[in-house]
Amino acid sequence: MTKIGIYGSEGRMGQAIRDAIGAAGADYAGGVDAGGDPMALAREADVLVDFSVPSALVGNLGAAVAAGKPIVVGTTGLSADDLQNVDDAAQHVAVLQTGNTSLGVTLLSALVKQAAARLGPDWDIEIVEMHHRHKVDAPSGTSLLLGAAAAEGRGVDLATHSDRGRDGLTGARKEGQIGFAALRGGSVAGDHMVILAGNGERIELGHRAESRAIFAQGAVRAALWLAGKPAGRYRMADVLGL
Ligand SMILES: NC(=O)C1=CN([C@@H]2O[C@H](COP(=O)(O)OP(=O)(O)OC[C@H]3O[C@@H](n4cnc5c(N)ncnc54)[C@H](OP(=O)(O)O)[C@@H]3O)[C@@H](O)[C@H]2O)C=CC1
Ligand SMILES: O=C(O)C1=N[C@H](C(=O)O)C[C@H](O)C1
Repeated sequence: MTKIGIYGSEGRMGQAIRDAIGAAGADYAGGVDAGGDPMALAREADVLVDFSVPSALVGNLGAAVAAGKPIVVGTTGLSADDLQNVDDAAQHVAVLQTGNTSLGVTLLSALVKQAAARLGPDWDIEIVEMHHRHKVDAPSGTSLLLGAAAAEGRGVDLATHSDRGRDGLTGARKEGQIGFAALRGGSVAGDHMVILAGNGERIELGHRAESRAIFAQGAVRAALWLAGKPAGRYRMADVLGL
């Protein structure tokens, strides 16, 4: 049986992933949290999943590479340097990095890309999310993933076409920008809405996670799929055949 190791094992996602490992009939290789040894876990596991904090990423990727083990990176709030480190690690081992491991969001991102490609630039794109009160990063990894899908559909670079955190006398909406808004409160597992606003009509493409179980099941499915794959950067769409 495939042994899955978890970085961030005592966190909300870590606990949900442990449940999902059991339900999938896989083995739990152990976990690491703050102050733990990422290398010892990498040696023990067949495949690793990281749902921890951005500051742990370099060490976790380094351990995966040194031990030659595939890794699923689900941690969000990653910087451009972090993403470069993910690319570098993927030269040596199989790596799947995503802001959302659910089936629904993976399909939603394909729909958003298609809608953005088909509608003209006079359709404004806004992404609204709501998460529980404990979430520490904004926009969510999912919002950024959906924004990247919209930007790809439009053939533009998200980094130069984003409007994040409007406040005060902002002026009129900048043409062609993809807007982001983040709400925080209560126990919401994760709601996302992509609004395409035209003149006189609106399209709303959304997803609501009813619990963390969908992310955990997706993470385990991705880990089992990734085990034994050659070095490279993989996507949830590859896992799910979408
Ligand atoms: N891609 C996806 O589908 C999803 C991604 N996420 C993302 O997963 C991440 C975790 O979310 P969540 O479980 O809610 O957060 P939590 O804060 O509940 O858990 C984070 C865990 O990481 C641990 N941790 C801290 N430092 C390290 C370290 N150096 N090495 C290993 N572990 C460490 C923490 O341990 P300690 O408490 O000891 O500090 C804690 O157990 C977030 O970035 C979140 O956005 C969440 C849901 C779905
Ligand atoms: O922190 C969370 O809880 C979640 N994080 C991911 C994100 O940033 O998009 C995925 C999901 O929405 C829950």
